[in-house]
Amino acid sequence: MSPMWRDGNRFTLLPEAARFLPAMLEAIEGARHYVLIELYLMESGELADRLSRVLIDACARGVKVYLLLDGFGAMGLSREDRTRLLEGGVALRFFNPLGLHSLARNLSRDHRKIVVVDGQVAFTGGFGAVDEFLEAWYEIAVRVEGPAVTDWEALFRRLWRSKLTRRARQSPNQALVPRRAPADFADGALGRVMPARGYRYQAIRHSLHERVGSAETRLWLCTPYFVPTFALRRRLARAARRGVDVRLLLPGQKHDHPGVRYAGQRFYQALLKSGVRIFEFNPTFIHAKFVLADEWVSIGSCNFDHWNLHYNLEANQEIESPAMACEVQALFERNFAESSEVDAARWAARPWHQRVKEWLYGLLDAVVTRLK
Ligand SMILES: O=P(O)(O)OC[C@H](O)CO
Repeated sequence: MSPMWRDGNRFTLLPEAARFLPAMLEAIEGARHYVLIELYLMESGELADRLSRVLIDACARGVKVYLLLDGFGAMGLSREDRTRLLEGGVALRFFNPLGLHSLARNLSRDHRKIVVVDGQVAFTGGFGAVDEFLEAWYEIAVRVEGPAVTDWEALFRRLWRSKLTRRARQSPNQALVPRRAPADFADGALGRVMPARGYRYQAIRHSLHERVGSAETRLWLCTPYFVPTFALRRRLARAARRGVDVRLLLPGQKHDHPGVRYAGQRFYQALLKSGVRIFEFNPTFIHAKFVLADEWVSIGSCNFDHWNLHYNLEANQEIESPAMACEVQALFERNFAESSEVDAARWAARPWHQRVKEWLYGLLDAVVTRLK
């Protein structure tokens, strides 16, 4: 399937767990036919427990539930929790469990975040079923209704049947039920589901590059792991130099992998010099991944870093809609207001120990991105 724009969709921006978790859980509670869930992270804890409960309840109502987890990202899901899901009737598969394969094969992860209910509604964003998403991390999601749901469902169904996924022992019947057609809204918006599969298929990266290259007024990008490729850095700098308002919303001190932050900070000086504005988010670790280019929005799993673009399965929801662009603009503005803007002159005078960390983690990043 090549990504295509579909009209007639309704999109609802769901910033923060307090909005997207109830929306997702309620959608599952209202399921009548089937639920498809694909996640990178699922670890035993309160959130996994809440999710498991609604999935098992759905099975008890006769709803078919299919849960596809990444074989690495779900390593923290205990044997008891897996058994509970299986005994509750959930069909469970794992993508590419770690094994005696090549390093590249083990590094290839399913990083997508997809929830589909009855073919009518889908959710995507940067979420997972780990307790950090309850409060500690700032995250967003988008609810999708309309024809774009078909494409989210197609992504799930293809991977469910792929040889790279392995069924959990004692998993119940895994045959997927027939899909149901989504509604089409006369007043709906344009949306395109944009997938990526490692270095072999980089549609998300090409789409972003195109937008950065053609942006006329603004290009605002939020990512938790800012380790951009040379091509993206060059495009961001060129956009800023031609007068586009280019801003990056990145994590501040609160980070789950501070080394990744240092690796990305080695690019700050050149970007600031080109006129790119950089904001570091203060309240919590910002784990969300979303972009606004003029009136184009992209929300999903992709961090736009070397690693994601090189190894992972990713998927983003792209939206062309003035109304959604306004909402995302307001969201960015709220977050900029809670961030510290990096000052170019002060950054240029940063202490030597900061530079050493940037150099060291930069070196590590360079080595890791060359692994094949
Ligand atoms: O890979 P992400 O962006 O879903 O984030 C997960 C974190 O890396 C876990 O540490």
